[in-house]
Amino acid sequence: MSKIIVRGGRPLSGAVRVHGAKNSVLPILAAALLAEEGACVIHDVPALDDVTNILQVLAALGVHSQQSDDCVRLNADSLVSYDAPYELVRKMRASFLVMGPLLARLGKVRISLPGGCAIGTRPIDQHLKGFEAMGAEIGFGQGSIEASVSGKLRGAKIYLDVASVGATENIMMAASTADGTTVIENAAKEPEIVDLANFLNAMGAKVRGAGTGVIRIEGVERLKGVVHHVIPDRVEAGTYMIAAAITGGDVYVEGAIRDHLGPVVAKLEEMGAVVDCDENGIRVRTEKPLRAVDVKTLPYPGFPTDMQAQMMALLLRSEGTSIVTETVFENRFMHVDEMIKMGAEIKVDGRTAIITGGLNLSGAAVCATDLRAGAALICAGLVADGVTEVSGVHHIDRGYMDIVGKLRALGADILRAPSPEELLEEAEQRSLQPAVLLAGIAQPEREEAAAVRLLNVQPTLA
Ligand SMILES: CC(=O)N[C@H]1[C@@H](OP(=O)(O)OP(=O)(O)OC[C@H]2O[C@@H](n3ccc(=O)[nH]c3=O)[C@H](O)[C@@H]2O)O[C@H](CO)[C@@H](O)[C@@H]1O
Ligand SMILES: C=C(OP(=O)(O)O)C(=O)O
Repeated sequence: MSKIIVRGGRPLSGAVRVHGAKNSVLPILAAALLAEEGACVIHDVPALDDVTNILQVLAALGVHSQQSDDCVRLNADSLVSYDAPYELVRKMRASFLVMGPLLARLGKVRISLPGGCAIGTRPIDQHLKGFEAMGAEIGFGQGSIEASVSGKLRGAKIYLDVASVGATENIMMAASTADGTTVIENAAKEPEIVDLANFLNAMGAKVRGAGTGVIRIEGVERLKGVVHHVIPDRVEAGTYMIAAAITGGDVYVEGAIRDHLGPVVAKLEEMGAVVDCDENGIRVRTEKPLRAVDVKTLPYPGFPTDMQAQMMALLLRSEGTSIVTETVFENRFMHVDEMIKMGAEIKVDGRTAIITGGLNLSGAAVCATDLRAGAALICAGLVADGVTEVSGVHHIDRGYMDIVGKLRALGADILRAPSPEELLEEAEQRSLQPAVLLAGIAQPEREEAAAVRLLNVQPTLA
């Protein structure tokens, strides 16, 4: 597996552009299944492993897609299957978002149960409760769910026990073409829900109240393909804001939307960072050491759980003791043990972590246990003494497009060392001996050296 190698100590400066939001584009691509006529053209689609994965799920269902740069064109005129293949769905929880559209479109769906993952058990009971209220019959067998409805789904009043992002999205999509009106109470309010509602409405749906706790969806006969631009990724933006603050740098995050990042901006300001927002982005810089603050994750508009690990990295370097409370997922402190390997002092008690700030971190070999843990370890590595090697990079590839290139452009000493397998594959494609490839490709000296160290091979000059 490849690794990200970072040598700490350089303040970041310059501008970085954020890509389209992973958590918007995934439900939006799933919603394209609802277009009975005309193509959906989605712009600002980031090149992420999760996107590739959901496109493969859609392809298995009969959706034709064409990708060029950050634009995807999808045609869902004639679906060929109601069966979302296990080997694709198991790779990514968000592929469960095809359930609502398939039920609405075909009246039938088979999909494997998305398992838990590193951050928690992540049940789907609220999704299923919604579909059942709308008339679906749901059965389980051999790790799969089969659901069907005779005739069309029917509008219903659905109260969510937890304001689940995925359940809100899945039900919204299912309800778009149901008979009658669906009301979702205690709906999630995330900006990505609003983006999905805007997409559905452009397709012809009648979704009102997205962004509030009550969403009303009046079912329409059919939806058509449209052009849509995905909103910028607030978690990617927040990650670069933290990277700027942790290195004592000065970074302009282009595309960051202040309204989507309220709690992150507020916490950075409370810590003493200078945050300037304008209509095109957010600039973060520090003029003095940062203060410790307490952070509690909550559904939107509270502090996002997807920023908790990165914020913890920043708190490690801030003066004083901080308390971080994770209320959204029951097991989202997997990064703590890795941070301790870097010299951090963190005590975890249930859903609370107590962080002793202001200590020096030292580079270490650490593992990204999940996507945001990976981003947090890179942030910590940017200020650690010496070299930090982050493995588990496939998690990071799910949600950050070219994080190494972007941080490097801001002045970080960071590189991605290919895995032996990647190197062999590349060598094979280019008919080269791996060692020759290592020596010959136009990479900065240190990248080559790191790869050599990682692979434990000595290049021979071509
Ligand atoms: C692709 C995507 O958009 N992922 C985001 C989405 O995940 P996802 O949509 O999976 O997260 P949810 O909002 O559904 O989960 C929030 C909480 O509700 C619980 N729950 C959820 C559904 C359910 O049926 N029953 C239930 O108990 C979960 O276990 C969790 O504790 O929102 C999370 C919370 O902001 C983010 O961390 C993820 O990045
Ligand atoms: C938890 C996350 O994503 P997902 O729901 O796709 O696992 C995340 O983006 O941090």
